[in-house]
Amino acid sequence: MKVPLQITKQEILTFYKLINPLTHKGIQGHAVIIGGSYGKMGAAVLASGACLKSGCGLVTAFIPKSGYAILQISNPEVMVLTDENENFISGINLKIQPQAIGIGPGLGQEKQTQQAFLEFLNTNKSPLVVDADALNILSLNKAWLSLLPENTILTPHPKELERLIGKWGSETEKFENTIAFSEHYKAIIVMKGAPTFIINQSKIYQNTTGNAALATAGSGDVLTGIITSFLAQGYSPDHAARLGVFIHGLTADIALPETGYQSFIASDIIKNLGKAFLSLDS
Ligand SMILES: NC(=O)C1=CN([C@@H]2O[C@H](COP(=O)(O)OP(=O)(O)OC[C@H]3O[C@@H](n4cnc5c(N)ncnc54)[C@H](OP(=O)(O)O)[C@@H]3O)[C@@H](O)[C@H]2O)[C@@H](O)CC1
Ligand SMILES: Nc1ncnc2c1ncn2[C@@H]1O[C@H](COP(=O)(O)OP(=O)(O)O)[C@@H](O)[C@H]1O
Ligand SMILES: [Mg+2]
Repeated sequence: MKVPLQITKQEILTFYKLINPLTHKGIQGHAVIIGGSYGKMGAAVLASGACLKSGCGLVTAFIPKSGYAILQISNPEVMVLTDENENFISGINLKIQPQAIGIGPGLGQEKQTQQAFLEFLNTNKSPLVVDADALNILSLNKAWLSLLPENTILTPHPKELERLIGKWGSETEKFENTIAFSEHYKAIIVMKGAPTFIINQSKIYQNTTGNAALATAGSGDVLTGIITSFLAQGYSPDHAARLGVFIHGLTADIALPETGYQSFIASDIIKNLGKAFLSLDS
């Protein structure tokens, strides 16, 4: 197996863009987060909040109706569109074509949600990040994988990866099978773990930031928001994935002396995004 390229600060700085003083929210990118279901609206709150705090200009959350007040109160800066259904997504009608879409956090796997996801895949034209239950729905309907646009970013944790590509007998086999999957679907796979690797066909990257504080509910939902934000800001999918995992892990490294491992929660990633960006600017 090829030696992975280490994702370091030095490497990130070769493509990280400083914000133009003359920018405005209309050119900083509009991202949409599609997710949430009854009892898991928090995933959409976390992903959409992280998305906005990673620099894009506008964020819209598309969620089931019962999440409306939750989202508007939790993240007043995030605009909201709601599904007709109260408790889960049953039909995705965005009426806008954003620069990037992140789908999956808290989505659930209801039959109607699966059908809605299929219709979305048949009509979507925006660059895509697919996570969590959207990955699980693809694992249940593997023929739909061919509907993913080229360079879609998938962000599975190990169990989600196993559901997608099947069981592996060794780490080497896991990488070989993920590389084959990436090449077949021309998809970028963020293999979340300790550490996280990114497979972009023949290219393999290894993240150098993050720690066990990230082993907490919602930290992957936050990563989806971060990567979707960078896509919406015009980073290539390869750069958006690399910058996303780097910044995501960096927040945990920055927060650790304050929070320790146990009391770090996914919201702390969002709280420390500012310090993470500033550490790149210095
Ligand atoms: N606040 C909210 O709204 C939240 C909403 N959330 C939403 O919930 C939905 C389900 O997502 P999920 O990841 O929680 O469940 P699932 O896909 O079943 O995987 C978990 C199972 O996989 C296994 N496993 C093995 N290794 C693993 C590893 N390294 N990292 C992780 N798992 C590993 C292990 O099972 P075991 O190996 O023990 O059988 C483990 O029990 C999804 O839409 C998500 O967005 C959550 O984000 C939480 C906060
Ligand atoms: N021990 C660890 N060290 C470093 N990063 C970790 C560790 N455990 C989990 N993570 C990171 O935390 C995130 C967990 O994602 P995920 O399981 O999807 O969380 P959730 O679905 O609850 O939001 C991933 O980015 C993963 O790389
Ligand atoms: Mg997850």
